[in-house]
Amino acid sequence: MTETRPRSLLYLDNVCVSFDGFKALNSLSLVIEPGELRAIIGPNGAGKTTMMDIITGKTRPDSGEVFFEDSVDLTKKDEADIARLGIGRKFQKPTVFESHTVWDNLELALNRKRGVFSTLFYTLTEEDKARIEEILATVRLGHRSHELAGSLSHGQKQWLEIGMLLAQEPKLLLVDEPVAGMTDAETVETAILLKEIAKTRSVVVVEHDMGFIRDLGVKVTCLAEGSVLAEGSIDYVSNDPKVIENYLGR
Ligand SMILES: Nc1ncnc2c1ncn2[C@@H]1O[C@H](COP(=O)(O)OP(=O)(O)OP(=O)(O)O)[C@@H](O)[C@H]1O
Repeated sequence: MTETRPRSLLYLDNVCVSFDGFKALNSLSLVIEPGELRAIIGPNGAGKTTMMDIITGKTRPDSGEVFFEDSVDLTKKDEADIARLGIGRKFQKPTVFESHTVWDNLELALNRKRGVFSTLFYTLTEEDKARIEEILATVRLGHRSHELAGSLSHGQKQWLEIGMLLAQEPKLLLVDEPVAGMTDAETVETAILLKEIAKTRSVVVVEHDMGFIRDLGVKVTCLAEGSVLAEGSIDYVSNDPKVIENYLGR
């Protein structure tokens, strides 16, 4: 660790990635504090997904630093290592096991931590059951726990998948466009839910829905052309002429 690097959960400095000469990330720098909930906005092609891919080890940067918990160099780890370190990622489309119950989806996710062999012979402890109940309450699915995941609404499937990630106890949760396709009520509830989750871990959420971003009430980073255009409160960022020109005014 260098003397100059601040204490952080996630630290990106001067990250560059090019695809066939096109700079998807262009000197991107970003710091996420332990326990922080951060919203990321920006136009299509700004580099938001590529940033998530760099953090999770799916894409390697051409240059720049990516550190987790100050000292772990994520550019030297593969995707499985990074997941084990405690970085969970929720993709835009929900991927729950539709023909299993909500409870079983969470049980499978809890067991995934234990590996295949122990999963085969594992029976849930009282502690595991309490953890599943706790997650069910967090993701607003306590009343649906014995129903098939396939019978849930789109929004509830998104919540279930967030619950499945929580079962793995991530220190950092990356969430890509969670409210796309949700009803207005589900969108409002998702902001509350993510704020609750961020009490016990850091969350980075990418979204285009500005009403939802406003509801979150947290620090916002606007990306454009692969780097940070503006960062601060939603009022600060949404009044920035560069953000209006590149994103909000489009
Ligand atoms: N594997 C790849 N090969 C070639 N180009 C890529 C690849 N991945 C991303 N890009 C390009 O890099 C740029 C940044 O894409 P990225 O998906 O990170 O943007 P984004 O901010 O997530 O956009 P959106 O809001 O549309 O999801 C885009 O122009 C995209 O076409």
